[in-house]
Amino acid sequence: MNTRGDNCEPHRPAHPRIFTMCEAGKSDHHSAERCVDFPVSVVLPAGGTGERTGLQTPKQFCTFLGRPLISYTIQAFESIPWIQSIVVAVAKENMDLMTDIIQRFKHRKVRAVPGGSTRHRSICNGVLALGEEERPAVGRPKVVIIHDAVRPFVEEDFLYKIAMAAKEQGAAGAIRPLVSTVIATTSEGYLDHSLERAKYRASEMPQGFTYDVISQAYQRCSESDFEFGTECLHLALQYCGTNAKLIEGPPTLWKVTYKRDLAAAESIIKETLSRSACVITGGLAEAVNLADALRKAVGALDMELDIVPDLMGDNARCLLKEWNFIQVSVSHSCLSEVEAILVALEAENRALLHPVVVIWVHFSRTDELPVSERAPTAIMELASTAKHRNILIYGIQLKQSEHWERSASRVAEIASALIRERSPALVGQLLQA
Ligand SMILES: Nc1ccn([C@@H]2O[C@H](COP(=O)(O)OP(=O)(O)OP(=O)(O)O)[C@@H](O)[C@H]2O)c(=O)n1
Ligand SMILES: O=P(O)(O)OC[C@@H](O)[C@@H](O)[C@@H](O)CO
Repeated sequence: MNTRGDNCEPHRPAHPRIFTMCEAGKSDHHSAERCVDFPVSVVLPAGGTGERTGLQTPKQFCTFLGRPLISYTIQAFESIPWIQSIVVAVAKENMDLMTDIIQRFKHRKVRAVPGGSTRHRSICNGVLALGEEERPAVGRPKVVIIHDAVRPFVEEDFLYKIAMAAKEQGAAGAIRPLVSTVIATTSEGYLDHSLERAKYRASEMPQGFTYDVISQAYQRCSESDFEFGTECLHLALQYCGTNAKLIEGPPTLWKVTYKRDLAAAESIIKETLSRSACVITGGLAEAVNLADALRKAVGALDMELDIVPDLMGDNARCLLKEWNFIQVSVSHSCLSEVEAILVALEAENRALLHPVVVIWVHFSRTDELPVSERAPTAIMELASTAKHRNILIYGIQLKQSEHWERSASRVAEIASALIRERSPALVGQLLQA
């Protein structure tokens, strides 16, 4: 029996309660196409310092669009109905920060526990916390998914495969093809031999284990495992005789490790938020024509437009699925329609997890004056207050001309750039198409 490091206390008896989600009155634990009839919990090791990024802030707490990386990972798991609970293991000095993040972004099903001086010790603390679960609604899991907190792009389909394989085999893990060949070096720094790359795979996350296997593996493993090990699948094999099922995962499973990975992660998040937009026309003919022309133009920019006259009735669905809104106002320069969008977005608390973009396109007929002199000030004032609520307002002014398609194309280019970048620097600006 080893002496576990860093708060990894001896194993305690689990809750006797048996819990099968599908028998629990067909609750929301059924995803549309699958049923998981056993409790699944998650351990997110997040106790590292991220030295390889070269940054002072541990990478799991680096922010993207105003939100820490770990919040994106938590959200990916908490949005899955068949996951009953999430434990995040963080360094003691980050416990308050983690608690604030959970509260600020209204994360559910998740609690923070102290991590350890190594990844295995952090994971072990998380697994033990699952065994000591006191919340009445949460029983001891049948399956524990372990996933690095710095791998935010995890998909339900693959997690389902890992969870089901772990339940059947006792352990399962994600693998990916090797990009580089693995070589062994001599103590003098020369090539000793190289491995035949086709025979090897990179071990990634998520991994899944039955609670019994992973808790037993940590009870039996050595201090050297705790101190130097990096592979939970190895512990399951060595200490429980459980040979993990290996499942090739999607390329999105990569781990944020270096500074460049932070830039890559932010780019992926922005791209995900920029795939579509809702255009509100008010039903006016010129606005509808502009919207139709915009749809063609943004289509070429790989963005879809949903065109609606307003956000009432069935159209209110846009408030729950869109991150980008384009309000087309013809002639009048007042921002009342934009203000109405803000009220609707706030009623849905839509900007809690991601900044929402609202673009006011002011379209003036040829025989009219451009927007009133007050408009630039008005949009800046409105944008300044909205920004504090994570809503980014931008303006585009368009004067009707005979080159209709060209004007629409120009608006599309500007709107697409504003949506993709979500730049705080341009908030409140009235740009000229
Ligand atoms: N004592 C530790 C060390 C690492 N981790 C977590 O394990 C995951 C994968 O580890 P890694 O990418 O190595 O993170 P760091 O150890 O923080 O990175 P570095 O090695 O560059 O310091 C990360 O979510 C990290 O926070 C942990 O929970 N406890
Ligand atoms: O080794 P690091 O601490 O950088 O990251 C942990 C990885 O080793 C781990 O996530 C996978 O290899 C699967 O075990």
